[in-house]
Amino acid sequence: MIQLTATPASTLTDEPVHIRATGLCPSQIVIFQATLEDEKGNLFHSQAYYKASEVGEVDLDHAPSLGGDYIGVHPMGLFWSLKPEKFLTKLMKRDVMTSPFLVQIKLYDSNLPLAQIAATDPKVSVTLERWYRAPGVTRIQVQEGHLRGALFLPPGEGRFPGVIDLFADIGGLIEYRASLLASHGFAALALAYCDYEDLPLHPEKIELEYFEEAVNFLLRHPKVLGPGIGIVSISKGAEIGLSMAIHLKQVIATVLINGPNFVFSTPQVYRGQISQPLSFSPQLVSINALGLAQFQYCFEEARSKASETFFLPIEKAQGHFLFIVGEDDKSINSKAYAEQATEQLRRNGKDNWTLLSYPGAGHMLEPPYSPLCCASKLSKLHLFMQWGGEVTLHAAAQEHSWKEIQKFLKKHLIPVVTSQL
Ligand SMILES: C[C@H](CCC(=O)SCCNC(=O)CCNC(=O)[C@H](O)C(C)(C)COP(=O)(O)OP(=O)(O)OC[C@H]1O[C@@H](n2cnc3c(N)ncnc32)[C@H](O)[C@@H]1OP(=O)(O)O)[C@H]1CC[C@H]2[C@@H]3[C@H](O)C[C@@H]4C[C@H](O)CC[C@]4(C)[C@H]3C[C@H](O)[C@]12C
Ligand SMILES: NCS(=O)(=O)O
Repeated sequence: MIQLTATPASTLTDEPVHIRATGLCPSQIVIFQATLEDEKGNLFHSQAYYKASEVGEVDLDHAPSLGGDYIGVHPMGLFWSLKPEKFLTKLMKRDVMTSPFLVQIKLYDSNLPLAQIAATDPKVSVTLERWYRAPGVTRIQVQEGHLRGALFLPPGEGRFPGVIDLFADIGGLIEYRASLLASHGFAALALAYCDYEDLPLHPEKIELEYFEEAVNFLLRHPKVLGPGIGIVSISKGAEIGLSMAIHLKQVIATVLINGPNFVFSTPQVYRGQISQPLSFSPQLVSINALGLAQFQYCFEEARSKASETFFLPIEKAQGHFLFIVGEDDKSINSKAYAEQATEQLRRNGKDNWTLLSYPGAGHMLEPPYSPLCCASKLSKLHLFMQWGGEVTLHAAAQEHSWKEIQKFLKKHLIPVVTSQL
Protein backbone atom coordinates (compact mmCIF):
# COMPACT_ATOMS: atom_id res chain seq x y z
CA MET A 1 0.00 0.00 0.00
CA ILE A 2 1.31 3.48 -0.85
CA GLN A 3 1.98 5.65 2.17
CA LEU A 4 2.80 9.34 2.15
CA THR A 5 4.18 11.11 5.21
CA ALA A 6 5.10 14.75 5.72
CA THR A 7 6.47 15.73 9.10
CA PRO A 8 5.99 17.79 11.14
CA ALA A 9 2.35 18.08 10.06
CA SER A 10 2.02 21.46 11.74
CA THR A 11 4.92 23.87 11.94
CA LEU A 12 6.12 27.40 11.30
CA THR A 13 6.19 28.33 7.64
CA ASP A 14 9.94 29.05 7.81
CA GLU A 15 10.74 25.53 9.03
CA PRO A 16 11.46 22.52 6.79
CA VAL A 17 9.25 19.47 6.27
CA HIS A 18 10.33 15.90 5.59
CA ILE A 19 8.26 14.30 2.82
CA ARG A 20 8.49 10.60 2.07
CA ALA A 21 6.48 8.06 0.05
CA THR A 22 6.74 4.29 0.50
CA GLY A 23 5.02 1.24 -0.98
CA LEU A 24 5.71 2.28 -4.59
CA CYS A 25 6.97 -0.10 -7.28
CA PRO A 26 10.75 -0.22 -7.67
CA SER A 27 11.89 2.57 -10.03
CA GLN A 28 8.32 3.82 -10.46
CA ILE A 29 8.07 7.44 -11.64
CA VAL A 30 5.56 9.49 -9.67
CA ILE A 31 4.39 13.09 -9.54
CA PHE A 32 4.32 15.01 -6.27
CA GLN A 33 2.06 18.01 -6.29
CA ALA A 34 1.58 20.73 -3.66
CA THR A 35 -1.54 22.90 -3.55
CA LEU A 36 -2.26 25.92 -1.39
CA GLU A 37 -5.36 28.09 -1.31
CA ASP A 38 -4.85 31.63 0.03
CA GLU A 39 -7.34 33.60 2.09
CA LYS A 40 -9.02 35.00 -1.03
CA GLY A 41 -9.44 31.59 -2.67
CA ASN A 42 -6.48 31.98 -5.07
CA LEU A 43 -4.88 28.62 -5.80
CA PHE A 44 -1.14 27.98 -5.99
CA HIS A 45 0.36 24.72 -7.30
CA SER A 46 3.74 23.11 -7.79
CA GLN A 47 4.74 19.71 -9.11
CA ALA A 48 7.82 17.58 -9.54
CA TYR A 49 8.63 14.12 -10.95
CA TYR A 50 10.50 11.61 -8.79
CA LYS A 51 11.74 8.05 -9.33
CA ALA A 52 11.22 5.52 -6.55
CA SER A 53 14.23 3.62 -5.22
CA GLU A 54 14.70 -0.14 -5.63
CA VAL A 55 12.69 -0.66 -2.47
CA GLY A 56 9.83 1.52 -3.77
CA GLU A 57 10.57 4.63 -1.71
CA VAL A 58 10.92 8.34 -2.51
CA ASP A 59 12.48 10.43 0.25
CA LEU A 60 12.55 14.09 -0.73
CA ASP A 61 15.46 14.72 1.65
CA HIS A 62 17.68 12.64 -0.65
CA ALA A 63 15.95 11.98 -3.98
CA PRO A 64 16.32 14.41 -6.87
CA SER A 65 13.35 15.84 -8.72
CA LEU A 66 13.74 14.78 -12.35
CA GLY A 67 11.59 17.56 -13.75
CA GLY A 68 8.61 19.80 -13.15
CA ASP A 69 8.89 23.07 -11.26
CA TYR A 70 12.46 22.37 -10.11
CA ILE A 71 15.23 19.83 -10.67
CA GLY A 72 17.60 18.20 -8.19
CA VAL A 73 17.56 17.43 -4.47
CA HIS A 74 15.39 20.10 -2.84
CA PRO A 75 13.38 18.80 0.11
CA MET A 76 11.40 22.07 0.21
CA GLY A 77 11.11 22.61 -3.54
CA LEU A 78 7.38 21.90 -3.58
CA PHE A 79 6.88 24.91 -1.27
CA TRP A 80 9.14 27.54 -2.82
CA SER A 81 8.14 26.66 -6.38
CA LEU A 82 4.39 27.15 -5.80
CA LYS A 83 2.90 29.23 -8.62
CA PRO A 84 -0.39 31.10 -8.78
CA GLU A 85 -3.18 29.85 -11.04
CA LYS A 86 -4.07 33.50 -11.55
CA PHE A 87 -1.05 35.00 -13.26
CA LEU A 88 0.75 37.79 -11.34
CA THR A 89 -0.82 37.01 -7.96
CA LYS A 90 1.58 37.21 -5.03
CA LEU A 91 1.08 34.84 -2.13
CA MET A 92 0.69 36.86 1.04
CA LYS A 93 -0.57 35.81 4.47
CA ARG A 94 -2.80 38.44 6.05
CA ASP A 95 -4.27 36.72 9.12
CA VAL A 96 -1.12 35.56 10.85
CA MET A 97 -2.66 34.76 14.23
CA THR A 98 -5.70 32.56 13.88
CA SER A 99 -5.09 30.37 10.82
CA PRO A 100 -2.20 28.68 9.04
CA PHE A 101 -1.88 28.18 5.31
CA LEU A 102 -2.88 24.61 4.50
CA VAL A 103 -0.64 22.88 1.99
CA GLN A 104 -1.88 19.67 0.47
CA ILE A 105 0.81 17.29 -0.76
CA LYS A 106 -0.52 14.76 -3.30
CA LEU A 107 1.01 11.86 -5.13
CA TYR A 108 -0.01 10.84 -8.66
CA ASP A 109 1.02 8.29 -11.26
CA SER A 110 3.44 9.78 -13.75
CA ASN A 111 1.45 8.62 -16.77
CA LEU A 112 -1.15 11.26 -15.94
CA PRO A 113 -0.93 14.36 -18.19
CA LEU A 114 -0.27 17.38 -15.96
CA ALA A 115 -3.35 19.11 -17.40
CA GLN A 116 -5.55 16.35 -15.99
CA ILE A 117 -4.17 16.47 -12.46
CA ALA A 118 -6.72 18.95 -11.16
CA ALA A 119 -9.60 16.66 -12.13
CA THR A 120 -8.04 13.44 -10.85
CA ASP A 121 -7.96 11.97 -7.37
CA PRO A 122 -4.41 11.46 -6.11
CA LYS A 123 -3.19 8.02 -5.09
CA VAL A 124 -2.59 9.43 -1.63
CA SER A 125 -2.40 12.88 -0.01
CA VAL A 126 -1.58 14.65 3.25
CA THR A 127 -2.34 18.15 4.47
CA LEU A 128 0.15 20.33 6.31
CA GLU A 129 -0.36 23.38 8.48
CA ARG A 130 2.12 26.19 7.86
CA TRP A 131 1.85 28.76 10.64
CA TYR A 132 3.11 32.34 10.75
CA ARG A 133 3.30 32.44 14.54
CA ALA A 134 4.53 29.99 17.16
CA PRO A 135 2.22 28.88 19.97
CA GLY A 136 2.08 31.53 22.69
CA VAL A 137 3.05 34.50 20.48
CA THR A 138 0.73 37.44 21.20
CA ARG A 139 -0.36 40.29 18.93
CA ILE A 140 -1.13 43.75 20.26
CA GLN A 141 -2.79 46.25 17.94
CA VAL A 142 -0.82 49.49 18.21
CA GLN A 143 -2.78 52.72 18.02
CA GLU A 144 -0.83 54.95 20.33
CA GLY A 145 -0.05 58.58 19.55
CA HIS A 146 0.55 58.70 15.80
CA LEU A 147 1.63 55.05 15.63
CA ARG A 148 -0.28 52.44 13.68
CA GLY A 149 0.92 48.88 13.65
CA ALA A 150 0.98 45.56 15.46
CA LEU A 151 3.39 44.45 18.15
CA PHE A 152 4.19 40.73 18.31
CA LEU A 153 5.61 39.34 21.54
CA PRO A 154 7.14 35.91 22.12
CA PRO A 155 5.69 33.77 24.90
CA GLY A 156 7.32 33.97 28.32
CA GLU A 157 8.48 36.63 30.72
CA GLY A 158 10.96 38.46 28.52
CA ARG A 159 12.67 40.84 28.05
CA PHE A 160 13.13 40.34 24.33
CA PRO A 161 15.31 42.11 21.78
CA GLY A 162 13.15 44.73 20.03
CA VAL A 163 12.86 45.02 16.25
CA ILE A 164 10.87 47.33 13.96
CA ASP A 165 9.76 45.71 10.70
CA LEU A 166 9.27 47.94 7.65
CA PHE A 167 7.92 47.08 4.20
CA ALA A 168 7.70 49.13 1.02
CA ASP A 169 5.57 52.22 0.44
CA ILE A 170 2.84 50.21 -1.23
CA GLY A 171 1.05 50.68 2.09
CA GLY A 172 -1.05 48.74 4.53
CA LEU A 173 0.10 46.76 7.52
CA ILE A 174 2.11 43.68 6.63
CA GLU A 175 2.55 41.38 9.58
CA TYR A 176 3.96 38.02 8.47
CA ARG A 177 7.65 38.83 8.98
CA ALA A 178 7.12 40.41 12.41
CA SER A 179 5.02 37.46 13.59
CA LEU A 180 7.77 35.08 12.47
CA LEU A 181 10.44 37.19 14.18
CA ALA A 182 8.40 37.03 17.40
CA SER A 183 8.21 33.27 16.92
CA HIS A 184 12.02 33.29 17.05
CA GLY A 185 12.30 35.35 20.23
CA PHE A 186 12.07 39.00 19.12
CA ALA A 187 9.59 41.65 20.24
CA ALA A 188 8.71 42.74 16.72
CA LEU A 189 6.71 45.81 15.75
CA ALA A 190 5.15 45.65 12.27
CA LEU A 191 4.89 49.35 11.54
CA ALA A 192 2.55 50.84 8.94
CA TYR A 193 3.38 54.25 7.51
CA CYS A 194 0.90 54.80 4.67
CA ASP A 195 -2.50 53.64 3.45
CA TYR A 196 -3.54 52.10 6.76
CA GLU A 197 -6.31 53.24 9.09
CA ASP A 198 -5.92 57.05 9.30
CA LEU A 199 -2.46 57.09 7.65
CA PRO A 200 -2.47 58.89 4.27
CA LEU A 201 -2.73 56.89 1.04
CA HIS A 202 0.11 58.81 -0.63
CA PRO A 203 2.01 60.84 2.00
CA GLU A 204 3.64 64.03 0.67
CA LYS A 205 6.61 63.42 2.92
CA ILE A 206 7.97 60.73 5.20
CA GLU A 207 8.52 62.25 8.65
CA LEU A 208 11.25 60.47 10.58
CA GLU A 209 9.73 61.70 13.85
CA TYR A 210 7.01 59.09 13.31
CA PHE A 211 9.64 56.34 13.26
CA GLU A 212 11.43 57.90 16.23
CA GLU A 213 8.15 57.66 18.12
CA ALA A 214 8.05 53.97 17.21
CA VAL A 215 11.59 53.41 18.52
CA ASN A 216 10.72 55.10 21.82
CA PHE A 217 7.44 53.19 22.06
CA LEU A 218 9.31 49.91 21.68
CA LEU A 219 12.03 50.81 24.16
CA ARG A 220 9.45 51.90 26.76
CA HIS A 221 7.65 48.58 26.52
CA PRO A 222 8.26 46.47 29.66
CA LYS A 223 8.93 43.34 27.61
CA VAL A 224 11.54 44.95 25.37
CA LEU A 225 15.21 44.62 26.11
CA GLY A 226 17.15 47.86 25.75
CA PRO A 227 19.16 49.88 25.35
CA GLY A 228 18.99 49.67 21.56
CA ILE A 229 16.67 48.23 18.96
CA GLY A 230 17.01 46.61 15.54
CA ILE A 231 15.33 47.19 12.19
CA VAL A 232 14.42 44.75 9.44
CA SER A 233 13.47 46.60 6.27
CA ILE A 234 12.99 46.09 2.54
CA SER A 235 12.84 48.38 -0.50
CA LYS A 236 11.47 51.85 0.41
CA GLY A 237 11.30 50.51 3.98
CA ALA A 238 15.08 50.05 3.82
CA GLU A 239 15.53 53.67 2.75
CA ILE A 240 13.66 54.65 5.93
CA GLY A 241 15.57 52.05 7.96
CA LEU A 242 18.85 53.54 6.77
CA SER A 243 17.78 57.08 7.72
CA MET A 244 16.65 55.87 11.13
CA ALA A 245 20.05 54.26 11.72
CA ILE A 246 21.74 57.53 10.75
CA HIS A 247 19.62 59.84 12.90
CA LEU A 248 18.45 57.75 15.85
CA LYS A 249 21.19 56.54 18.18
CA GLN A 250 18.88 53.92 19.73
CA VAL A 251 18.95 52.03 16.41
CA ILE A 252 21.95 49.75 16.76
CA ALA A 253 21.37 46.93 14.24
CA THR A 254 19.80 47.54 10.84
CA VAL A 255 18.96 44.95 8.20
CA LEU A 256 18.57 46.52 4.74
CA ILE A 257 17.06 44.14 2.17
CA ASN A 258 17.22 45.40 -1.41
CA GLY A 259 17.13 49.05 -0.45
CA PRO A 260 18.56 52.30 -1.84
CA ASN A 261 21.28 54.53 -0.34
CA PHE A 262 19.33 57.66 -1.27
CA VAL A 263 15.77 58.91 -0.98
CA PHE A 264 14.05 57.25 -3.93
CA SER A 265 10.47 58.43 -3.82
CA THR A 266 8.58 60.60 -1.31
CA PRO A 267 10.88 63.21 0.38
CA GLN A 268 12.04 62.55 3.93
CA VAL A 269 11.92 65.15 6.68
CA TYR A 270 13.62 65.12 10.07
CA ARG A 271 13.61 68.08 12.45
CA GLY A 272 12.73 70.46 9.66
CA GLN A 273 15.47 69.25 7.33
CA ILE A 274 14.19 67.90 4.02
CA SER A 275 15.95 65.20 1.99
CA GLN A 276 14.68 65.29 -1.58
CA PRO A 277 14.44 62.16 -3.72
CA LEU A 278 16.74 61.62 -6.66
CA SER A 279 14.88 62.36 -9.87
CA PHE A 280 13.87 59.26 -11.74
CA SER A 281 14.06 58.87 -15.52
CA PRO A 282 10.85 57.33 -16.89
CA GLN A 283 12.60 56.69 -20.22
CA LEU A 284 14.88 54.22 -18.42
CA VAL A 285 11.97 52.02 -17.34
CA SER A 286 11.93 48.99 -19.58
CA ILE A 287 8.88 46.90 -20.35
CA ASN A 288 9.57 43.28 -21.26
CA ALA A 289 7.78 41.03 -23.75
CA LEU A 290 5.18 40.06 -21.13
CA GLY A 291 4.41 43.70 -20.35
CA LEU A 292 6.24 43.67 -17.03
CA ALA A 293 8.00 46.85 -15.95
CA GLN A 294 11.62 46.85 -14.79
CA PHE A 295 12.57 49.96 -12.84
CA GLN A 296 16.07 49.02 -11.74
CA TYR A 297 17.97 51.49 -13.92
CA CYS A 298 15.60 54.42 -13.65
CA PHE A 299 17.79 56.28 -11.14
CA GLU A 300 21.10 55.66 -12.92
CA GLU A 301 21.09 58.96 -14.81
CA ALA A 302 20.49 60.98 -11.64
CA ARG A 303 22.89 58.83 -9.65
CA SER A 304 25.75 59.39 -12.08
CA LYS A 305 25.30 63.18 -11.85
CA ALA A 306 24.39 63.49 -8.19
CA SER A 307 26.73 65.16 -5.75
CA GLU A 308 27.65 63.31 -2.55
CA THR A 309 25.03 65.23 -0.60
CA PHE A 310 22.28 63.25 -2.35
CA PHE A 311 23.43 59.99 -0.81
CA LEU A 312 22.38 59.23 2.73
CA PRO A 313 25.34 59.87 5.11
CA ILE A 314 25.58 56.27 6.30
CA GLU A 315 28.96 56.90 7.93
CA LYS A 316 27.19 58.96 10.62
CA ALA A 317 25.34 55.89 11.92
CA GLN A 318 26.66 54.43 15.16
CA GLY A 319 25.08 51.00 14.79
CA HIS A 320 25.73 47.96 12.61
CA PHE A 321 24.36 47.13 9.16
CA LEU A 322 23.48 43.91 7.41
CA PHE A 323 22.96 44.51 3.68
CA ILE A 324 21.06 41.79 1.82
CA VAL A 325 21.11 42.02 -1.93
CA GLY A 326 19.31 40.02 -4.60
CA GLU A 327 21.65 40.38 -7.56
CA ASP A 328 18.76 39.73 -9.96
CA ASP A 329 16.61 42.51 -8.47
CA LYS A 330 14.69 43.97 -11.42
CA SER A 331 12.87 46.58 -9.38
CA ILE A 332 15.74 48.61 -7.98
CA ASN A 333 19.48 48.44 -8.63
CA SER A 334 20.08 47.21 -5.11
CA LYS A 335 23.51 45.64 -5.73
CA ALA A 336 24.95 48.95 -6.95
CA TYR A 337 23.34 50.86 -4.07
CA ALA A 338 24.68 48.49 -1.40
CA GLU A 339 28.15 48.56 -2.96
CA GLN A 340 28.12 52.35 -2.99
CA ALA A 341 26.95 52.50 0.64
CA THR A 342 29.60 50.05 1.85
CA GLU A 343 32.27 51.89 -0.15
CA GLN A 344 31.20 55.09 1.59
CA LEU A 345 31.57 53.33 4.96
CA ARG A 346 35.00 51.99 3.98
CA ARG A 347 36.17 55.44 2.86
CA ASN A 348 35.18 56.73 6.27
CA GLY A 349 37.16 54.06 8.08
CA LYS A 350 34.08 52.11 9.20
CA ASP A 351 33.76 48.34 9.38
CA ASN A 352 30.31 48.17 10.96
CA TRP A 353 28.67 46.24 8.13
CA THR A 354 28.23 42.88 6.44
CA LEU A 355 27.09 42.52 2.84
CA LEU A 356 25.35 39.33 1.71
CA SER A 357 24.94 39.42 -2.04
CA TYR A 358 23.00 36.58 -3.65
CA PRO A 359 23.37 35.77 -7.36
CA GLY A 360 20.01 34.84 -8.91
CA ALA A 361 17.91 36.28 -6.08
CA GLY A 362 15.27 38.87 -6.89
CA HIS A 363 13.73 41.87 -5.11
CA MET A 364 11.07 40.02 -3.11
CA LEU A 365 13.35 38.30 -0.61
CA GLU A 366 11.09 36.77 2.01
CA PRO A 367 11.33 34.23 4.84
CA PRO A 368 12.42 30.72 3.75
CA TYR A 369 10.24 28.51 1.58
CA SER A 370 8.03 31.43 0.47
CA PRO A 371 7.27 30.95 -3.22
CA LEU A 372 9.33 33.14 -5.51
CA CYS A 373 7.31 36.15 -6.65
CA CYS A 374 9.25 37.18 -9.78
CA ALA A 375 6.47 39.43 -11.07
CA SER A 376 3.17 40.72 -9.76
CA LYS A 377 0.45 43.25 -10.25
CA LEU A 378 0.67 46.40 -8.12
CA SER A 379 -3.03 47.23 -8.07
CA LYS A 380 -2.63 50.60 -6.39
CA LEU A 381 -0.03 51.83 -8.87
CA HIS A 382 -1.65 50.15 -11.91
CA LEU A 383 1.70 48.56 -12.65
CA PHE A 384 2.77 45.08 -13.70
CA MET A 385 6.12 44.74 -12.00
CA GLN A 386 8.98 42.38 -12.61
CA TRP A 387 10.79 41.73 -9.32
CA GLY A 388 13.32 39.20 -10.66
CA GLY A 389 14.81 36.05 -9.22
CA GLU A 390 15.61 32.55 -10.46
CA VAL A 391 13.57 30.06 -8.48
CA THR A 392 16.25 27.76 -7.00
CA LEU A 393 18.84 30.44 -6.29
CA HIS A 394 16.21 32.75 -4.84
CA ALA A 395 14.99 30.01 -2.51
CA ALA A 396 18.54 29.32 -1.32
CA ALA A 397 19.05 33.04 -0.67
CA GLN A 398 15.86 33.21 1.37
CA GLU A 399 16.89 30.25 3.51
CA HIS A 400 20.42 31.55 4.12
CA SER A 401 19.59 35.23 4.66
CA TRP A 402 16.80 34.55 7.18
CA LYS A 403 19.22 32.69 9.45
CA GLU A 404 21.82 35.44 9.03
CA ILE A 405 19.26 38.15 9.85
CA GLN A 406 18.41 36.45 13.13
CA LYS A 407 22.08 35.85 14.00
CA PHE A 408 22.92 39.48 13.27
CA LEU A 409 20.05 40.84 15.36
CA LYS A 410 20.82 38.57 18.29
CA LYS A 411 24.54 39.39 18.18
CA HIS A 412 23.94 43.13 18.38
CA LEU A 413 20.78 43.32 20.48
CA ILE A 414 21.48 40.81 23.21
CA PRO A 415 24.26 42.02 25.51
CA VAL A 416 26.93 39.45 26.28
CA VAL A 417 26.78 38.73 30.00
CA THR A 418 30.30 38.30 31.31
CA SER A 419 30.80 36.40 34.52
CA GLN A 420 31.52 38.52 37.62
CA LEU A 421 33.37 35.65 39.29
C1 LIG B 1 6.22 49.93 -4.49
C2 LIG B 1 7.40 49.31 -5.21
C3 LIG B 1 8.13 48.41 -4.25
C4 LIG B 1 7.25 47.29 -3.78
C5 LIG B 1 8.08 46.39 -3.00
O1 LIG B 1 9.22 46.57 -2.80
S1 LIG B 1 7.34 45.07 -2.40
C6 LIG B 1 8.69 44.37 -1.56
C7 LIG B 1 8.45 44.51 -0.25
N1 LIG B 1 7.27 43.81 0.11
C8 LIG B 1 6.29 44.45 0.61
O2 LIG B 1 6.35 45.65 0.76
C9 LIG B 1 5.14 43.61 1.20
C10 LIG B 1 4.65 42.76 0.38
N2 LIG B 1 3.53 43.41 -0.26
C11 LIG B 1 3.09 42.87 -1.24
O3 LIG B 1 3.62 41.88 -1.53
C12 LIG B 1 1.94 43.55 -1.93
O4 LIG B 1 0.79 42.91 -1.65
C13 LIG B 1 2.19 43.57 -3.39
C14 LIG B 1 3.21 44.69 -3.46
C15 LIG B 1 2.79 42.35 -4.02
C16 LIG B 1 0.88 43.69 -4.15
O5 LIG B 1 0.42 44.95 -4.11
P1 LIG B 1 -1.04 45.26 -4.56
O6 LIG B 1 -1.40 44.50 -5.78
O7 LIG B 1 -1.17 46.73 -4.64
O8 LIG B 1 -1.78 44.63 -3.31
P2 LIG B 1 -3.25 44.64 -2.82
O9 LIG B 1 -4.02 45.74 -3.49
O10 LIG B 1 -3.21 44.66 -1.35
O11 LIG B 1 -3.84 43.22 -3.25
C17 LIG B 1 -3.60 42.69 -4.49
C18 LIG B 1 -4.63 41.62 -4.75
O12 LIG B 1 -4.58 40.65 -3.73
C19 LIG B 1 -5.86 40.55 -3.10
N3 LIG B 1 -5.77 40.22 -1.71
C20 LIG B 1 -6.00 41.02 -0.68
N4 LIG B 1 -5.91 40.33 0.45
C21 LIG B 1 -5.57 39.09 0.12
C22 LIG B 1 -5.30 37.93 0.85
N5 LIG B 1 -5.38 37.86 2.16
N6 LIG B 1 -4.96 36.84 0.18
C23 LIG B 1 -4.89 36.83 -1.14
N7 LIG B 1 -5.14 37.90 -1.89
C24 LIG B 1 -5.48 39.02 -1.25
C25 LIG B 1 -6.50 41.87 -3.34
O13 LIG B 1 -7.88 41.73 -3.28
C26 LIG B 1 -6.03 42.17 -4.73
O14 LIG B 1 -6.78 41.40 -5.64
P3 LIG B 1 -7.25 42.01 -7.01
O15 LIG B 1 -8.11 40.92 -7.58
O16 LIG B 1 -6.00 42.26 -7.79
O17 LIG B 1 -8.00 43.26 -6.66
C27 LIG B 1 8.40 50.30 -5.74
C28 LIG B 1 9.54 49.57 -6.47
C29 LIG B 1 9.95 50.51 -7.63
C30 LIG B 1 9.22 51.79 -7.28
C31 LIG B 1 9.04 52.80 -8.40
C32 LIG B 1 10.39 53.20 -8.95
O18 LIG B 1 11.25 53.58 -7.90
C33 LIG B 1 10.27 54.37 -9.96
C34 LIG B 1 9.41 55.51 -9.51
C35 LIG B 1 10.16 56.41 -8.57
C36 LIG B 1 9.33 57.60 -8.18
O19 LIG B 1 10.11 58.37 -7.29
C37 LIG B 1 8.05 57.11 -7.50
C38 LIG B 1 7.26 56.26 -8.44
C39 LIG B 1 8.07 55.05 -8.95
C40 LIG B 1 7.23 54.49 -10.12
C41 LIG B 1 8.27 54.03 -7.86
C42 LIG B 1 6.95 53.57 -7.27
C43 LIG B 1 7.14 52.49 -6.17
O20 LIG B 1 7.82 53.03 -5.07
C44 LIG B 1 7.91 51.30 -6.75
C45 LIG B 1 7.06 50.63 -7.80
N1 LIG C 1 17.81 23.76 1.31
C1 LIG C 1 16.72 22.89 1.25
S1 LIG C 1 15.76 23.21 -0.18
O1 LIG C 1 15.13 24.51 -0.04
O2 LIG C 1 16.64 23.20 -1.41
O3 LIG C 1 14.77 22.17 -0.28
